[in-house]
Amino acid sequence: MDQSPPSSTLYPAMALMDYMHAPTVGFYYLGACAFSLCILQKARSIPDKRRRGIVAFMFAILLAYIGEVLYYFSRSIAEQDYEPPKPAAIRCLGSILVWSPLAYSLWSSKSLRWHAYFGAFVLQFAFEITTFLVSAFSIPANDRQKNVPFVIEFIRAFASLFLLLDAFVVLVTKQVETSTDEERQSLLGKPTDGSATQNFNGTYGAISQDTSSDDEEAAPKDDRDKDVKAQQAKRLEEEGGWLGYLKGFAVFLPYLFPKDDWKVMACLGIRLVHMLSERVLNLLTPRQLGIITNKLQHSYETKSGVMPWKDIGLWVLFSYINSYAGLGFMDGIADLVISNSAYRRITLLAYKHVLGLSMDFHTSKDSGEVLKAVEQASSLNSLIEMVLFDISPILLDLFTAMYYVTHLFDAYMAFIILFMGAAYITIGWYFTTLSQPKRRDYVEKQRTESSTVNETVHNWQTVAYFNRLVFEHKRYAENIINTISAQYAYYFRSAGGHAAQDLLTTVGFAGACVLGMSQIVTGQKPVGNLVTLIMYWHTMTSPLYVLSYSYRHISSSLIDAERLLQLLNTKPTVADQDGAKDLVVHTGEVEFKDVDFHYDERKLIIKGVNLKAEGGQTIAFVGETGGGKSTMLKLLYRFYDVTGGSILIDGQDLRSVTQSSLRDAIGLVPQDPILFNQTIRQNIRYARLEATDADIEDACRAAAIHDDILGFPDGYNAKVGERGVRLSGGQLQRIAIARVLLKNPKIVMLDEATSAIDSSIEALIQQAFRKLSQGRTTFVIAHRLSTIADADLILVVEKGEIIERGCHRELLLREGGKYKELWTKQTAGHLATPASEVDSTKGEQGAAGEESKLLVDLTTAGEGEATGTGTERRDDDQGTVGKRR
Ligand SMILES: Nc1ncnc2c1ncn2[C@@H]1O[C@H](COP(=O)(O)OP(=O)(O)OP(=O)(O)O)[C@@H](O)[C@H]1O
Repeated sequence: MDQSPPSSTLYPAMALMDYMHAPTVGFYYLGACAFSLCILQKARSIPDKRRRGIVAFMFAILLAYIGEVLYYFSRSIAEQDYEPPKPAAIRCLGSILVWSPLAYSLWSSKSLRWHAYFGAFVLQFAFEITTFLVSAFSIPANDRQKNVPFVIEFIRAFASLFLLLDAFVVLVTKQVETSTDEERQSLLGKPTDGSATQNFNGTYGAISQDTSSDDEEAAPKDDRDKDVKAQQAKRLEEEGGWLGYLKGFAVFLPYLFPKDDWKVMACLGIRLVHMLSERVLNLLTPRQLGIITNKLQHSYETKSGVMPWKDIGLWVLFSYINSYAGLGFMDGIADLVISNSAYRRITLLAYKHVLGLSMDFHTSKDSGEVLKAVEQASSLNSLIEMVLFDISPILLDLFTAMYYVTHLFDAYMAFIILFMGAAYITIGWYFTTLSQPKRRDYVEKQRTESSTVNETVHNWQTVAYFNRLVFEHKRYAENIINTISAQYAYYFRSAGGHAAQDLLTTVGFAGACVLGMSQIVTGQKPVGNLVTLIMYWHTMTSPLYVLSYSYRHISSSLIDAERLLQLLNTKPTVADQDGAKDLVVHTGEVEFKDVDFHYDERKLIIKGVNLKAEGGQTIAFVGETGGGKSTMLKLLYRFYDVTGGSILIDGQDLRSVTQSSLRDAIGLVPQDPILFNQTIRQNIRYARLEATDADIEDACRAAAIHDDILGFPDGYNAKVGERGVRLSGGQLQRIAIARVLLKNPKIVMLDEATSAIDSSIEALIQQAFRKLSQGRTTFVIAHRLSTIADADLILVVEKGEIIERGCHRELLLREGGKYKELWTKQTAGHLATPASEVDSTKGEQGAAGEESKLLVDLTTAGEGEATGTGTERRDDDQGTVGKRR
């Protein structure tokens, strides 16, 4: 008696339904999960009791499929001429493949996207009940109980019904609690620090464990990525899901694929053509070899001696086109052109953007983060390339392979490949998750090891002072051992994964070949089909590796892209207004009108400052540290915009002129000048790129640095070291002064410009300044009051306010005044000159001309004490080694 399920034998349409059963349920579930992930549908938790019930029904269904497969298998062994009904067998095998992970995930996950399960249960019930009813109607009533597959179908149909009812109850029951969405985490990993979860109840994008790229800095990278991940999670939440989130990256598309750049577009076309042709040729080349084999076989059998030249020619042609010597070469070049173009455009975009951002950004951001964002701007390109040219073709390949091997042999072969693919990816995912903590530990240990070396080599003197050589040696040896142990731990897990994957492919290959051979020996298929399969095998299986690890690369690239997006979304707080005009400087008159300013709105730093500097005047700011003097200069330079009032230069509000013209008009000698690691000449020329060597030397003479420079072995071509580390503090400052002299601006700002300069050198510099300030509006910040005694206006700044103003003489006459107090402090014990005498001295100086007007150096005995600031430096001006650092 034939006990095959009548549904498939009687109705060809039912055979098709059998084949479609498992793929429909499986793909529906995957699609529904992907969809709800994209729209960030909330996962929900299911009460344990109900979950157990549902899992029990799922196991019943699974067992029923396994039972049916075993039945067919045992019968085909027991009865020689029995052949199991292929559609039914495939339906059972496919369903086992689908229901096993489904049941496992339901069992192991605390919270689920129930719609995806419910839909799968509906489909399952629909298929099962149809199969069962068709069988019931087609099998005579008396035979039904003896027909094993029918009985199993009956059990499955009922289990599916109960499963559906149970699932429906869950669906309509009020949600018990919204919990963390594990599946949502799994794409990007589980949170390790809770940084992303702090702000958001969901954990979207709380990437950590699976996001690390293969670079060896995974652990520190994780730390650095924390903020970016939190931002990513926030944006995901705001955008309502992955679709919206990914749309945010669309702003980069014109940079990655610029429509106006025909070269890039042509290269993109080449890549797409290559991608499609590769898909076709991946199939045609092994197929052609199969055809040749069949023809050779025929020639051998008939002893015809005919060579299939045409087919051989085609095979060679296909192989050539598909090789790197053919389309691959062009694809490689096109890839390079696209990547380089994207790299150039996006990196420049990020670089320009960063340099255009305001000071508040640069003072608040970790520079390492910013540099990373600029450097890794190209990761966006690799992300798109990976999705477009690696992953999408693989999926296409897998579908084609399924169809083609079914055509070559039968659906069993397709099942073997599908099973192998699914198992391969699962193993890859499982072992990656397993080895990730070990990998992080290994990287962490490596980092400790190398930082130990750095630390001790840099602090060699400390090690020597305390005679800790043996101690350090032992510490380093321990670190090495720790690194090696961590490496073993990581290696065993990850190698275990590779071994399991290789075992799977080997067994899968052997199984597929045996199945193929069995059909050849029975004459069902020609030998050529097996040759095609063997040749095709590599094409089918090699992308599996890419697929099983690609999610890590994707999430890591997404983090880099997110970092870049955040950077580019940061707008400069100081920006040119629409239609801003260039600043036109006539006399250089500067006016502060009721200026207020705060860095943080909780604390006002500058409070209602009013001041007016006529063109050509010298204005000095003095006062205690932290009073707001430098801030005022920053406001004048428009590093920040005032938060109240206005600043005018020759009647033009700074906010209405372009920043570029403003910065051209102002020269600044900062407190702590920083140079590029280039030659002295290049550093000075930076102030005026078209300056001649003679101009540079003149400026250096005026800044009293020319002779020092000539004293260096390489003179003006001497390299200054990173940030000017090879120069002494005094030399550095004089070079900064030379730069401003070379720039020759209308307005000059000197922030503690002479603080690091020896008194003898200072005399020369003061002269240079006097020259510079002639006809220019000059703002000076000084703690050494002697240096600004002849300023036209001295402003005493305290807690953001101007508490005193006037010239040196007027301020000294003010009894109980702050300026007088400061002056007395600075002069105490060194020059017991009463104010009146100082005045008379000044008067004499005035009579004697300008010669030493600014040179009343009263600070010879202890700067810190004199100013009370402790900020000034007294470097040996002749030194050439970086004493400042
Ligand atoms: N970027 C910033 N963000 C927040 N606060 C800042 C910033 N820069 C300066 N401040 C604060 O503003 C106040 C004024 O600082 P500022 O540098 O203008 O003082 P100063 O009078 O020039 O001091 P010094 O004489 O020591 O250079 C200080 O309290 C300082 O802490």
